[in-house]
Amino acid sequence: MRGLLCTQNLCCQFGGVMATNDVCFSVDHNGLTSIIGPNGAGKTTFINIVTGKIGASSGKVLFKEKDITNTPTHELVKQGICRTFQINSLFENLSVFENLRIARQAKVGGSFRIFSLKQKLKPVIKDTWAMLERLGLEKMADLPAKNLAYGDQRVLEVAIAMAGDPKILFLDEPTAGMSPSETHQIAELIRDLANDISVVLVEHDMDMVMRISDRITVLQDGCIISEGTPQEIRNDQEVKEAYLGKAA
Ligand SMILES: Nc1ncnc2c1ncn2[C@@H]1O[C@H](COP(=O)(O)OP(=O)(O)OP(=O)(O)O)[C@@H](O)[C@H]1O
Repeated sequence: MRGLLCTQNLCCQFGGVMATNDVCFSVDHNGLTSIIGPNGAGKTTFINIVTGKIGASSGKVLFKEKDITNTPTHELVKQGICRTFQINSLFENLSVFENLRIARQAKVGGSFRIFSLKQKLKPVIKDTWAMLERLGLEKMADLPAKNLAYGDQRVLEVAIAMAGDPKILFLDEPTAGMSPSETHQIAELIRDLANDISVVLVEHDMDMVMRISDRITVLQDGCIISEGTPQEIRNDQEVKEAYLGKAA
């Protein structure tokens, strides 16, 4: 299989549960691929394996045709594979700017030091402002992260993941707990990012998935049961049954 990133017969077993079962998946260099499926389908487990959080039981993950199976997360981030989590993971008492600046510095300067030579920080500061502007957070730059509205905190998390210059970005339920207007805002942002890089989205909000995805992969009981465009997935009988039961 080709593309930017792909998996070959990927499996992950927890005791008697095959959380990921023979999954062959691939994504291109840009565009938005959503992974959907009922609760417990194996979406988060799949992302956890591909981003190095947990090990695969068998099978392979290839990135730019190189085997990266079971590579630690920090190594994957260096190669351009980044992710966000279902729960907030910000430095709450630091400003929006500092949260993002530290993430950018880690990428550019290779260290998390808060105090550094001013000269060395110049390009980092420039990049930080550019990212804040792209994500619409510039007016909140001086606020402590904990004072942001929940939706803006999730946007900041996306910004932090973007600070690593990812080639591929995995987003795990970015709209969880958001209001409809916050959901709309982050959907636009995700769509915009997917014009430049490959974005893989795990999401329960079907309206959003159908509206912004280029491709959709459907998991059930750890297996891929369908793949296609939003239109194809909407009309797929097996997908309807997975969500609504055989009566559908
Ligand atoms: N660490 C673990 N130990 C044991 N079983 C696990 C573990 N993590 C996940 N599972 C099981 O693996 C299966 C897939 O779980 P996973 O969280 O990947 O599904 P999901 O599609 O992300 O679900 P949701 O939409 O509810 O977040 C489930 O049966 C779950 O109970």
